[in-house]
Amino acid sequence: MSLDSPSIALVGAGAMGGALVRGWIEAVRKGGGLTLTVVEPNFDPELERELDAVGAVLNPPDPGPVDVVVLAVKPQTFAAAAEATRKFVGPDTRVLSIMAGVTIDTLCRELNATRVIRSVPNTPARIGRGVTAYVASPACTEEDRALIEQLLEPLGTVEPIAAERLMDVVTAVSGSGPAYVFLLAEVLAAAAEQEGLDKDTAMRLASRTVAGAGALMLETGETASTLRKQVTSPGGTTEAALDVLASADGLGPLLRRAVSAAAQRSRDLGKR
Ligand SMILES: NC(=O)C1=CN([C@@H]2O[C@H](COP(=O)(O)OP(=O)(O)OC[C@H]3O[C@@H](n4cnc5c(N)ncnc54)[C@H](OP(=O)(O)O)[C@@H]3O)[C@@H](O)[C@H]2O)C=CC1
Ligand SMILES: O=C(O)[C@@H]1CCC=N1
Repeated sequence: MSLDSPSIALVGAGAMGGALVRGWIEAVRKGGGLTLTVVEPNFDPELERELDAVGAVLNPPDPGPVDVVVLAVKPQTFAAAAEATRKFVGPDTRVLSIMAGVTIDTLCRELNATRVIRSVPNTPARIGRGVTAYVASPACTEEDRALIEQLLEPLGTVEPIAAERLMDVVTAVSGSGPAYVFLLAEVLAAAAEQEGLDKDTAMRLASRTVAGAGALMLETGETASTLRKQVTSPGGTTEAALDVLASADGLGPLLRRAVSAAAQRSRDLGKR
């Protein structure tokens, strides 16, 4: 998808803000344009070069109110960043936040905005394989939603969420989720080492297994449950392992506690 030449002010261009810019660059390559103001102490010079190469306008003088303000600083930094952000917000500006926990009410109040979208991307966005969930304030129009989806689609799939109260669990599942999967690869490798494999082979086998299983799920469209059953021969090795993982104190209760802790943290971040 191309970009309909929006003017954007991006506040914070670290890991996720940088992924957004990379996605917009790819979109502009397909057509349209982009006028981008970046507020970020260490903006990646490679991104500057790529923006220039696709003909995007970077940091125009006196950008004034823009079509979309994107907030991609840490939630703890938002109070400090809000001050410098207000000058980009006018009556027609949409505010798109990717900050964990920060509520639509807070964004409206701090930025004097009404058309606000709160979203949760995840790091596979870096390769266009992420999932971004979002919820829009009541003042947002269908056109606002379409514009925001256009800005999020280069990151991967986009999921509208029915109610803002669900954004904390969304953050705990898809926002933080990649870290749980990477931890799975790490602990699987550590277990393999304990059973006698050398460190490098253990890590290669574990990470290729996690990556291959994820790709299989994505590319076949089959459910996790179906794919799991295909691995599990009756009376075989997988069943022996799954008996441990699915036990009363196994992976299920552990992940429930983990997701609950992350969702609570998201709610707490929203109270700052
Ligand atoms: N990483 C993830 O997996 C996900 C992150 N998020 C949310 O995305 C947001 C960004 O996270 P992430 O990209 O990982 O964080 P990063 O720390 O990588 O990026 C934040 C960037 O903002 C810069 N910054 C700090 N203060 C200001 C300021 N006052 N004005 C402008 N820029 C500033 C930081 O610079 P410096 O480093 O020099 O301080 C940094 O480059 C967070 O709110 C997080 O909750 C949401 C979903 C997933
Ligand atoms: O850990 C965090 O707070 C952010 C939000 C989701 C993923 N990373």
